[in-house]
Amino acid sequence: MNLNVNEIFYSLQGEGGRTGQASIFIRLAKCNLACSFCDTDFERGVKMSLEEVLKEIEQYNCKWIIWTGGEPALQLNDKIVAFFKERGYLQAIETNGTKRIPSGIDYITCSPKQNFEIVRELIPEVDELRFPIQKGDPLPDISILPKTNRYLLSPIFDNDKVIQENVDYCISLIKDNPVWALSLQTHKLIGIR
Ligand SMILES: C[S@@+](CC[C@H](N)C(=O)[O-])C[C@H]1O[C@@H](n2cnc3c(N)ncnc32)[C@H](O)[C@@H]1O
Ligand SMILES: Nc1nc2[nH]cc(C(=O)O)c2c(=O)[nH]1
Ligand code: SF4
Ligand SMILES: [Mg+2]
Repeated sequence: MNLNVNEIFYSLQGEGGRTGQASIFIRLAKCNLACSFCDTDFERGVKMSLEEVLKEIEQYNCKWIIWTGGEPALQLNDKIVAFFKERGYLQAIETNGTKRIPSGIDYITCSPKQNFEIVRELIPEVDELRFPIQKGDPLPDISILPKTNRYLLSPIFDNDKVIQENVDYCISLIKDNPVWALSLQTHKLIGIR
């Protein structure tokens, strides 16, 4: 079994409920969406076997993987997740919610971009919902979203800096709708990957 891998790096989770936790990022190539604000170059990839990925990540003193991309759910399946689980890894995923999530994932971040009703059919429950928001965007309707205990708004940032009007807008939405909380791309604030 092969994966089309864009990059592998070791950093701290910068966003959401696991912010600050050391994690091995495995960024899979390609996406089925083309969000205008996307901060990631995910097109290029190299084919790697699961054993090659394992060898690369074993150098890090960490048992948490974050599958991201691009859209990782385009490539992941139950067998791939089981392969890393059997070797002691805990696995998180960052997904746009348009594809089914394989079983065995330990922490699901779903960040829907469109077709919210379809997302709930595919993925009924997640650990967090995290919406990228820019000034003027409507607040998502939670009644049509997957169930979660963590509703997060993430102000859209530039590649390496804060867009203050997006932050201010998210804060005002949250003050009016306190089921939501703020998630920041903290890695950009502190200049790490
Ligand atoms: C690059 S995406 C990859 C995973 C998956 N395709 C997704 O969209 O969830 C990872 C996260 O980064 C967020 N993101 C991408 N560009 C952003 C930006 N400019 N500002 C804030 N969040 C952004 C996405 O919304 C998503 O939550
Ligand atoms: N530090 C850090 N945290 C992240 N959380 C999600 C990321 C992503 O690009 O999916 C990301 C990233 O690129 N860097
Ligand atoms: S779904 Fe994720 S990776 Fe794909 S373009 Fe949108 S933010 Fe970028
Ligand atoms: Mg990123």
